Amino acid sequence: MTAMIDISHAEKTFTMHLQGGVQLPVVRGVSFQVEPGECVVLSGPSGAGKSSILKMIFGNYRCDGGRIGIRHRGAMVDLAKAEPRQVLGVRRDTIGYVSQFLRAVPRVATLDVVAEPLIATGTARAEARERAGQLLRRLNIPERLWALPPSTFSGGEQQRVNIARGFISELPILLLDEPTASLDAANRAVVVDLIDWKKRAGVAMVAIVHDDEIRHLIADRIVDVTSFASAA
Ligand SMILES: Nc1ncnc2c1ncn2[C@@H]1O[C@H](COP(=O)(O)OP(=O)(O)OP(=O)(O)O)[C@@H](O)[C@H]1O
Repeated sequence: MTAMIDISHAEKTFTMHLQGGVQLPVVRGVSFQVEPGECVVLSGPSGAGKSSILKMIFGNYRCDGGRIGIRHRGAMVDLAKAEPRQVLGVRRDTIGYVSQFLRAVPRVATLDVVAEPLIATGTARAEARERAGQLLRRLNIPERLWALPPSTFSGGEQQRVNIARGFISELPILLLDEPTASLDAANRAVVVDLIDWKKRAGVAMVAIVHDDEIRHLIADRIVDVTSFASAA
């Protein structure tokens, strides 16, 4: 079996401690696989559990049952049972998460914000900055902004910096949470190209995209989360 992600019968229930321990079942029976070079898009109405599933795959939300198999350094690791230290190792070497919002350190130049994940994994600073510049140019961030921290950028500019930071890594799995949400048509097309480039590099991706057109452009397969809804 070659799957990079192999989820079977995963489930999640939130316990609302401030509401007297009320149980809020969100998803159950979540089962799907993602092969290298494949982009699976999660679909379903608001509240169906798409973000929760993405967070379970990233190890942010702990599952209450089932298995989240992740191919990590050549072996399958079950993130549903992994120790926190193992989860951190999987994030460092295997899974990248591109969220909608940039959480940048204040006063760090945009070019360094984007180059940082490569430097952290051993790429020389000059080469990492060169590649960061290539991505920023591709995403239409003007060069005059590269030396500035992205905290004052517009929402769409910050999202593009975040995309550059997520896509610069060479991790074999990428989770994309609304990567085109605040982008104009030209930049949405760039993101579609970047996803295509990652597919050709063999990266396995799971994405949430509300835009129907983008969804059909990037999805190799659509997984309807409604069928996993606990209330179903
Ligand atoms: N940390 C949490 N604590 C309590 N409930 C939560 C938590 N995270 C999510 N939920 C609940 O789980 C359900 C699914 O939420 P989730 O964000 O996964 O849905 P979604 O399909 O991604 O929705 P949207 O498309 O609106 O982002 C919602 O009812 C939400 O309130």
